[in-house]
Amino acid sequence: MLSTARHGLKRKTNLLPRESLLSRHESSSAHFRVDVAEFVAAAATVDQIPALNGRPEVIVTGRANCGKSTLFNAVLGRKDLLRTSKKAGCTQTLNFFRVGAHPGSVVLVDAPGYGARGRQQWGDLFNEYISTRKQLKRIYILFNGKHVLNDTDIQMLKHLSETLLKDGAQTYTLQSIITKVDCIPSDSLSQVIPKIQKQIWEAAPLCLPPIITSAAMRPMYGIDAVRKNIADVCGLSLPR
Ligand SMILES: Nc1nc2c(ncn2[C@@H]2O[C@H](COP(=O)(O)OP(=O)(O)OP(=O)(O)O)[C@@H](O)[C@H]2O)c(=O)[nH]1
Ligand SMILES: [Mg+2]
Repeated sequence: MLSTARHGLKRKTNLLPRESLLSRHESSSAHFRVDVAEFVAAAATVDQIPALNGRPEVIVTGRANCGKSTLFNAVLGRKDLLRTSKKAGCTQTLNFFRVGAHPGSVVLVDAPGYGARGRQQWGDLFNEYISTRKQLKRIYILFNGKHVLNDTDIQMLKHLSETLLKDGAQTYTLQSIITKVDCIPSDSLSQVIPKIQKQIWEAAPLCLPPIITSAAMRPMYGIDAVRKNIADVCGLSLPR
């Protein structure tokens, strides 16, 4: 897996001139075609982060087990392109998935979770990635709808807000997502959702208001909205 990350780095030096010369207009008229998606690289350390030709990227974060990898599988209409597990701590590296035919239109980046099952080096890697990645368009911060936000969530929101505002030169925005809404009893939805929204707003006023999702409901709930959100922030349209 890690050698694939090195190949990703190599690819930059082999960049075709046309790819490097794609104008903003050309890329903004492209489609977000989720039917073609593949794993490209995993990075356990900063030097393993692949260059990937500067295609727009989005990354997920959230407490371990909140449904990050499942959400990206759902966005891509796949069951197991990304590894998921009932046990927290499943994703342990930054995993890069190219979407669209080569060279791809967007890269989805799955990330390890934070909190009790997180590790310091995962946090360091994530922080380094978000503070240096020029093509990063949006960070999706996920909250499991079964629980209100805890101190770690609040700290993370504050930390991301500060990073966002640090020097006014960030390329990305911050979007919240509430997952697993199928697990909230229907008679308490009207209290739970506004409570989480309020917590997000208080900790990070610039965080975009939550998209509400369930990957377990049939049909899935809110996944189209996430797909459209990714397409919009990456300047792509969805194929009809
Ligand atoms: N009921 C329900 N379960 C979900 C939903 N989304 C994910 N899950 C389940 O939650 C568990 C964790 O999902 P993952 O996608 O592996 O979570 P993660 O955030 O990537 O976890 P880590 O990689 O360990 O940080 C799995 O058993 C999923 O099937 C959802 O919307 N509803
Ligand atoms: Mg995961």
